[in-house]
Amino acid sequence: MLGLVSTSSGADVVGVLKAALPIGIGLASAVYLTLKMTRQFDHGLSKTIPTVALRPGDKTHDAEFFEDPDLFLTTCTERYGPVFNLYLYNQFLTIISGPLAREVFMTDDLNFGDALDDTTGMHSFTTSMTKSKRTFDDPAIHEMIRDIVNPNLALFTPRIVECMQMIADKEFATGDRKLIADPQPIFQDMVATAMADVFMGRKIAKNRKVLDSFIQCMSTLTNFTALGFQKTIWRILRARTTYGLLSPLQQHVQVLVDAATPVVQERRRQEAEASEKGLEYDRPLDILQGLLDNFDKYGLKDLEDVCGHILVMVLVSVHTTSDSSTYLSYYLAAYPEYIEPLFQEQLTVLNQISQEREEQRQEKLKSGEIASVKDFEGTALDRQHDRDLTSAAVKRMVKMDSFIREFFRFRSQRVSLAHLARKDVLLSNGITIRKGRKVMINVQSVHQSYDMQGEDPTEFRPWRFIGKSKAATKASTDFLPFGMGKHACPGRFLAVQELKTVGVLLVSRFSNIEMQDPSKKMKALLARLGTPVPTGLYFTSRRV
Ligand code: HEM
Repeated sequence: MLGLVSTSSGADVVGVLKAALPIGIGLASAVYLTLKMTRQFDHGLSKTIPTVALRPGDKTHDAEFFEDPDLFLTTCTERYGPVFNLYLYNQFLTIISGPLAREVFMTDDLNFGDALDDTTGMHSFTTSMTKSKRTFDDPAIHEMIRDIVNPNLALFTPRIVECMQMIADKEFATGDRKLIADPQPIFQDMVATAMADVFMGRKIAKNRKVLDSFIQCMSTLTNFTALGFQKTIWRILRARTTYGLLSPLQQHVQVLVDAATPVVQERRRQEAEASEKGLEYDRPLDILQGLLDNFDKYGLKDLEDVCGHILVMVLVSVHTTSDSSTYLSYYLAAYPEYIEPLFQEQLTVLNQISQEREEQRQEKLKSGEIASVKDFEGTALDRQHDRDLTSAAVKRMVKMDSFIREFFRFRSQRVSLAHLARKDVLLSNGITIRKGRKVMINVQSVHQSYDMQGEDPTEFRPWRFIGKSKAATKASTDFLPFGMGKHACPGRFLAVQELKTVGVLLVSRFSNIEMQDPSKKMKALLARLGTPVPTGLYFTSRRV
């Protein structure tokens, strides 16, 4: 690595790049890299942060890291302590490990969105969708999810279940053992359909153009993020030009506006009519309505801006949740011995709930509050709904919750959750992270720590969290898939609810799921959306 570093410094990187363009892309990149690295050495690194020595012959740490990430990170931490520098993913990074990682999330001066933008140009992507030019991590978007989505989750759940069930019935329709070479599109469809319903309401969600727009936007985002953490100047320039200047996502915003306009007009008409009659308007339950009702509070400009915000939320939710849903099915395939216990738990919970509801009905009949069994029809205690997959039922499925938390813990990328320093930040161990420096979390040191995770931290043990008050949604120092602190993912409650629904549907529908090519097991377990699915899955129906 040091061999690449020239002694000159302070030159204007962009200027040099422009001059180098005619010479050729390869040379320009080399010049850029050299200058960038030099600048980092001169200005970015605190003297007290050790830089990990390169393996002889290597120019960056990538090869050594990717050969065996766990071994590499453990060795670095043992040799250099919890904070060290690496040259990884085409950039200098400060890696922060163990309990110290918490401090990264607890200050606003280290920012997740800025780091993502620095690597990918993400802000151009999301700001191109809203008139208010908001980034996905704008406080207003966080508040919309916190205040409109999360409190209504229990009410959204039956709709999520219904949408997902509908797609599963269609796509998984099989009487025997069926190979699905690439299950990703099915899970994307399941998640996109459920999200469309929650965000835009049933009527608009049924509009095929809207759903297609969601799916197309998501695949654009998948391509956009396909390079992962790899930083290249071209990637950022392309993002800034494509999304900053050309705004190709605007056509999808327009699809939403066209679909929403008549629905919003009709809602307004009904509201006015109810008001004239002195009646309370029965507000539709969806995010569209929530945003219309709080238009000024969130500083929204018009219906186009509302739809733009919805598209931003849909994008961050559908991409992440369908990725996790897809790989949840791979975990069930990799550990099929857990399918039956998860199914049995589901049956036990639904049996218990049915019994409790029956007891409540009997009490009401006994007390005379309800005259006959028939009178329960259409009420909350209607027998027809005894075995519904409600949010209360899913909450009782502690094995499913633990399985999902363990899946997140096990699957997490070993180095992740980049944050960019907006100011100098002093960590409690006396190390200063200089303004402009990018830090990443050594997630392995947290998710595979014996002290934080208990026994066999490198093993997949799905019942690890049962009885430990560690729900899959609980973002904390020992569980980082959703970040933590003030900026912890506000959509994690919705995401986990959907994931549990996917898990419940899979284990109730299939007695077995197997990998088509078992030799690809580990690759499949650590794969990410945007990378090709390494092997298909066999689904064996319970009806056989
Ligand atoms: C499996 C699914 C998901 C994963 C793994 C995930 C992960 C994350 C992570 C790691 C962060 C950064 C947290 C930090 O800075 O500390 C984040 C932020 C965010 N997520 Fe998620 N997320 C998921 C689903 C969702 C969903 C469903 C929504 C919307 C309904 C959403 C909306 C957001 C927003 C708005 C932020 C920015 C929060 C802020 O900066 O204040 N996410 N997410």
